[in-house]
Amino acid sequence: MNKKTIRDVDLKGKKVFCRVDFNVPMKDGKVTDETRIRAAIPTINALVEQGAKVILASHLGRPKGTVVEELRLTPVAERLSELLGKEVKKVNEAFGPQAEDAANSLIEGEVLLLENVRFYPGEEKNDPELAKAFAALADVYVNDAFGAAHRAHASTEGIAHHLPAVAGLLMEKELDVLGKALSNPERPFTAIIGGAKVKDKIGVIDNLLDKVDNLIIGGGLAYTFVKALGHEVGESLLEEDKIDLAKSFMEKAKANNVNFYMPVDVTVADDFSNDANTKVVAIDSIPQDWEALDIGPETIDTYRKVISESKLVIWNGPMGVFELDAFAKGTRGVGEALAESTDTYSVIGGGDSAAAVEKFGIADKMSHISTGGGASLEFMEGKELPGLVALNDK
Ligand SMILES: Nc1ncnc2c1ncn2[C@@H]1O[C@H](COP(=O)(O)OP(=O)(O)O)[C@@H](O)[C@H]1O
Ligand SMILES: O=C(OP(=O)(O)O)[C@H](O)COP(=O)(O)O
Repeated sequence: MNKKTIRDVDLKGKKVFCRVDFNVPMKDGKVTDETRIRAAIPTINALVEQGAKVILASHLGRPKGTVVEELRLTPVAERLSELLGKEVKKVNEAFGPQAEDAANSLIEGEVLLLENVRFYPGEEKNDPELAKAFAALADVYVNDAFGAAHRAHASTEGIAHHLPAVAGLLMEKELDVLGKALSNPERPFTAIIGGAKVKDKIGVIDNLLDKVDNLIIGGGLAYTFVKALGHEVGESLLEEDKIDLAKSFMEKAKANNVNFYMPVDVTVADDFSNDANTKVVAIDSIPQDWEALDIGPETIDTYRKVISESKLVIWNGPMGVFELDAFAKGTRGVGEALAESTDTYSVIGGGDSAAAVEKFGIADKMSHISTGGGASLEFMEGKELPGLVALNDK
């Protein structure tokens, strides 16, 4: 990496605005997967050891520029404090008088967590005034939020223009591992794309079709493709305006000799809950008023076989609503196939995919669990990550 890191600057006694990605799954005010918090700890510890005054900032969810009580970072501060074994102070704003007081009263080695930066409309707009306000809190900017590096926001990009700006250790490690896996990929090279962020992810498929041997589609993303094939999808997740794009990808796959795998059967439910009535149906028989929430057993078998024969697999996005046990089989099946294929280098991307392998107890069997879903995909596509580009060159 040609960017400066925290090893290249003297941080003793400096106030450091460190952008992390603490966008973690939460339920009833508790963090349900702490992968991203743990991943930031080496950088936080390194800053503490260097005698920096550590000011952490993150987004959580998509509050769209207003305060959403359930998306405050207070539970994250509590969990981080337990993991670090030291106090983590917390303020209820991300800039302004309260945040300044808290930042100015830090002593060397102390850690402060600011409030959710997405409570402010200027964050996602990359408003220069907000970027300046963040910068006013600190002497140095560190970006360790690999998972948000594909976003050009005030706390990931704008701020870097106002302070000395360097990468954290997680950012460095992610780029190193992903870069090595992709520079000369071992083949067969398989990409598995699922999850629910259809709009975000469908575009990357285009580029992946130039690189991979096999492309496997699952999760909520699949039903736009199912519709593109002319089948009804009932109440399943669907992006109407991406149907033509999905069609063009299937044609491109053919032209590029990429094996394109879609579900042949699915588990459908009459309600989005564990207690719903469910049944397995063929992909061309999703009943009206039912929604497909997982891939079916025949599909799982095929996907497992493709995985076991691959040398490099990148996996982004669960195959179904794995948070509900009734719809976790597909995601578990894919995860287990990767865990069993010891010859396969597996790169897992995305908060929810990471949470899934953690939930199934197979996280330690994966070659690399990336903290970024969209970010790792964009990096692997060869796109520039704004949060990285803005940092100081070596
Ligand atoms: N068939 C489906 N219908 C609705 N939601 C789904 C479906 N399959 C997966 N999901 C949801 O997708 C979410 C994860 O999507 P996404 O954020 O794109 O993945 P990641 O965080 O791994 O990048 C999970 O919460 C999961 O419940
Ligand atoms: O969870 C994230 O992305 P991911 O789901 O693609 O891994 C990052 O925290 C970025 O969040 P965003 O997609 O709301 O900008």
